[in-house]
Amino acid sequence: MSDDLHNSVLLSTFSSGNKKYRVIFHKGTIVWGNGKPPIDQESLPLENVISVQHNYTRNRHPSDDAILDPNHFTINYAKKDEENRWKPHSLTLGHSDPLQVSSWVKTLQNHLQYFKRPKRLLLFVNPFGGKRNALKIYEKYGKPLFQTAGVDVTVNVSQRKNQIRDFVLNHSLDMFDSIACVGGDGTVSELFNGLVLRECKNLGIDADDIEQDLPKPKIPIGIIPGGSTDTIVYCLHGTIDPTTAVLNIIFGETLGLDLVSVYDESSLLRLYASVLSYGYLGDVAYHSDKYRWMGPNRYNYSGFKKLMRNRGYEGEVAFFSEVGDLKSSKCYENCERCLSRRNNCDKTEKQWRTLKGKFFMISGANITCSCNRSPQGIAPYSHLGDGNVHLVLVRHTSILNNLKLLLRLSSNNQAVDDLPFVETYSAREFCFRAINGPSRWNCDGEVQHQTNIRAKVRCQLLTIFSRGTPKPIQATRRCCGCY
Ligand SMILES: Nc1ncnc2c1ncn2[C@@H]1O[C@H](COP(=O)(O)OP(=O)(O)OP(=O)(O)O)[C@@H](O)[C@H]1O
Repeated sequence: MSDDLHNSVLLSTFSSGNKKYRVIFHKGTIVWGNGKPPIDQESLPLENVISVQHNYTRNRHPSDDAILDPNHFTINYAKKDEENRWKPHSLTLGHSDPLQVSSWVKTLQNHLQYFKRPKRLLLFVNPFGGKRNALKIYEKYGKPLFQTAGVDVTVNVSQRKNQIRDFVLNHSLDMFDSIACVGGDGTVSELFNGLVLRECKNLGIDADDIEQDLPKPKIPIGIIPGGSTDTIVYCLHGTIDPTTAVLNIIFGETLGLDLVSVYDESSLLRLYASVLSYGYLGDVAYHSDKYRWMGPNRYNYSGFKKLMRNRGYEGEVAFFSEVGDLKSSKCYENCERCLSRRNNCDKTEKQWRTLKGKFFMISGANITCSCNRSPQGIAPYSHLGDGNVHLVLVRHTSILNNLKLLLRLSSNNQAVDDLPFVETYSAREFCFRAINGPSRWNCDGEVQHQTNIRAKVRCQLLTIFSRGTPKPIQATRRCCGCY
């Protein structure tokens, strides 16, 4: 908090509807209440304020210019509800003295300017993903809030696959201070793949060389969920509520998200942010794409078919593993592990290991991969920005065990990693070679046909709008009501 913000003090009594409030602004927090017992007080940190605006009197005629109301102003702000979703609210305050009103508006607006928030946003919309309603999601949840926040939004609706990637790769982005998209994981993937390749092109870096450090895109990105699973958004905000996602962009707070670059023998195939998965999930991604008309249900249909088939995939996995406790902490808001890696990703001791066998599934999870269908995700202890993936190896076993795995994946409180046929390792780099019966890879939900790959984590390569995943709400009452 700046000294200015810390030392600034305002104190006035305002009317709001038929109530009177004593309102104080001190140490970056606005507090208002009736001042009489029973004291009913609300406290609002300035970082949760969307905007502060003068009110305008209602026009008598549509052609009249709006007239500023000198006696009223509105604070637009956001509050977290019981399920960790952010909701917009507003408080209109009135005073008979216009000087009081203008002094509050000016002071609060000045302080808001200290926050680094997006002002000129380029927003891509994928009208094809999820329930094909991404444009409606923007119109309903994004547009009004961005207007309230004073963010100037340029909307670009994608016309074909990879258009978003090609656009950011080839157009000037100088007019914008931030980029966002409305879509699922495939849309986000197009966006960050384009941005990283763009930096490589600008700096003359050979992206196909695995030994090269990849450059960090300078522009921060935001994600508004509009896909089928929206895993990346879920892991960032703990919800796929679009309003929460829009507010996370407006607040402008960012964190560093690891990306993983995937190579075949000669070139970079793509970068991913959520999971690269071989075997069962690779086959499901390939098969389900033919049933896109079913919407998100295509995953249930294809998943069930592939589960019953119970194929095993033979291969060899080698990984550069971090020595340490895999389950030491979960990644929540202000995660110390991720913050400590901001400037140094290569802190810990590592060693190469190789494993061979017949697997049902091999996954390199860059984030927990939790979503509405799988609240814990495949890797509950994975971090957004610690420079590691969690390599989850599921050995080939019976259909019954596969069902147990899927039940664990959809469970609220049980994870997959203590099943006897599941092994989890932390890896900075990994490679895979199929021994026979090759499958495909599922890379952030997109099918990748090359089987033999090498993948390397790029620590906090992406700057992303998010305050981090909030901690799950603890139950305050036991089931029998005895609390
Ligand atoms: N205009 C378009 N027409 C066809 N495909 C598009 C278009 N714009 C983007 N795409 C592609 O659509 C595919 C699906 O998009 P996306 O991944 O966002 O939705 P989804 O698969 O339903 O969601 P999720 O990945 O979260 O499950 C992606 O491969 C993306 O590259």
